[in-house]
Amino acid sequence: MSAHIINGRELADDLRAQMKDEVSKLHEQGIYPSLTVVLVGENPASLSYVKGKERASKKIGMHSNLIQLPASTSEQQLLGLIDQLNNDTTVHGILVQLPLPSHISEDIIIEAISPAKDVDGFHPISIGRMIAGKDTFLPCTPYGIMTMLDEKGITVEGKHAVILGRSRIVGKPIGQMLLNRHATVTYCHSRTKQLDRYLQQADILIVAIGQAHFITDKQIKEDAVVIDVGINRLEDGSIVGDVDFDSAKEKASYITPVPKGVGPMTITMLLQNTIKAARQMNQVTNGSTSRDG
Ligand SMILES: NC(=O)C1=CN([C@@H]2O[C@H](COP(=O)(O)OP(=O)(O)OC[C@H]3O[C@@H](n4cnc5c(N)ncnc54)[C@H](OP(=O)(O)O)[C@@H]3O)[C@@H](O)[C@H]2O)C=CC1
Ligand SMILES: Nc1nc(=O)c2c([nH]1)NC[C@@H]1CN(c3ccc(C(=O)N[C@@H](CCC(=O)O)C(=O)O)cc3)C=[N+]21
Repeated sequence: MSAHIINGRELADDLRAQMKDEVSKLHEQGIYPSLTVVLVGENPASLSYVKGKERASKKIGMHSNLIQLPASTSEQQLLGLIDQLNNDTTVHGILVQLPLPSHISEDIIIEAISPAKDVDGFHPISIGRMIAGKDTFLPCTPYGIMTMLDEKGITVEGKHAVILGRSRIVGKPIGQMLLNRHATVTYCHSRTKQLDRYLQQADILIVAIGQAHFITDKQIKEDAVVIDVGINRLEDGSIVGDVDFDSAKEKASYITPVPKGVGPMTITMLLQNTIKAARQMNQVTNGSTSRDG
C-alpha cells in the first residue's frame, strides 16, 4: 500500500490561519509581533528563504524587517547590529540566516542574540532548556516535524527513531526532542559505518543531509515513517529531497514530500516562536503554548 503523504503546505496554511487571528488579537492589545531577519552576503538560496519568511510574516499581519548586509561585514559590525536589535523593544524575534561568511563565527553571533528573542532556538540557553524539557523557543525545523507527527497522531514513545545528519539546526535537536518524547534514538552521520544496518531498524527515519535522493525504498523498513528534510536543487531547477520519494512512498506508512513537506512547517514555527516572544515580552500569558514537551 502507498504511504500517507503528510502535506506540510496544507498543515502550515491551517496553522497560519489560526496565527493570523492570534496576531490580530494581540494588535487589539497594542502588541505588534515583529521579526527581524539578518542576511549577510548574497547567497541566492538564502535570499530566497528569507524572502519566504518575510512573505509568510506579512500574510499573517506580522511586522517583518529584512536587514541585508554585504559579505564583507565584520564580526564586530554584526555584533553591533545584534546589540542594537536586542535593545530595540519593538523587535521581538531576531533570526540571523545561516550559513554566515567564514570570517564570522556562527557560535559568537548566536550567543550574542538575546535568549528572549532567540526565535530560531539556537542559543545555548535555548538548547539547554530544550534538553532539560523546559519551556523555551524550540528550533523551527524540529518543532515543525514534531507538529506534523502530532497532527497525524503518530506515536513516538517506544519507537526507534533514526536520525541521518547531526547539524545544529536539524539533526541534533530533532533527536533530542524525540528522546524527550520517549523514542529510542540513533544518530547517523558521515562517519557512520554500515549505515544500512541502522536504517533498516528505523520506525521513524529523519533524513537531513543535503544529498539528493540518497535514501531509496531498499534502505527503509516496511511501514516506516519517513521525514525528508533535505532541499536539493537539481540542474533543471527542480527541488528534491534526500529521499527518493517515488520508491519510498510504496514502502513507508507515512512520508513527507519535498517541496511542500517540512519546509513550510519550518517557516510556520518561526512565526509561532515570534508570537510567543511578543507575548512573553509583554507578559501576556495565555495562548502560545509549546506544542512539544
Ligand atoms: N526543510 C527545511 O526546513 C530545512 C531544510 N534543510 C535542508 O536539510 C539538509 C541538511 O541541512 P543541515 O541540517 O543544515 O545539514 P549540514 O549540511 O549542516 O549537515 C549535514 C549532515 O549530514 C551528514 N551527512 C552528509 N552526507 C552524508 C552521507 N553521505 N551519509 C551520512 N551522513 C551524511 C553530515 O555528517 P557530518 O556531521 O559527519 O559531516 C552532517 O551531519 C539540506 O539539504 C538543507 O538544505 C535545512 C534546514 C531546514
Ligand atoms: N538561522 C537560520 N534559520 C533557519 O531556519 C534556516 C537557516 N538559518 N538557514 C537555511 C535553512 C533552510 N531553511 C528552510 C526554510 C524553509 C524552506 C521552504 O519553505 N521550502 C519550500 C520550498 C522552497 C523553494 O521553493 O525554494 C518547501 O520545502 O516546500 C526551506 C528551507 C531554513 N533554514
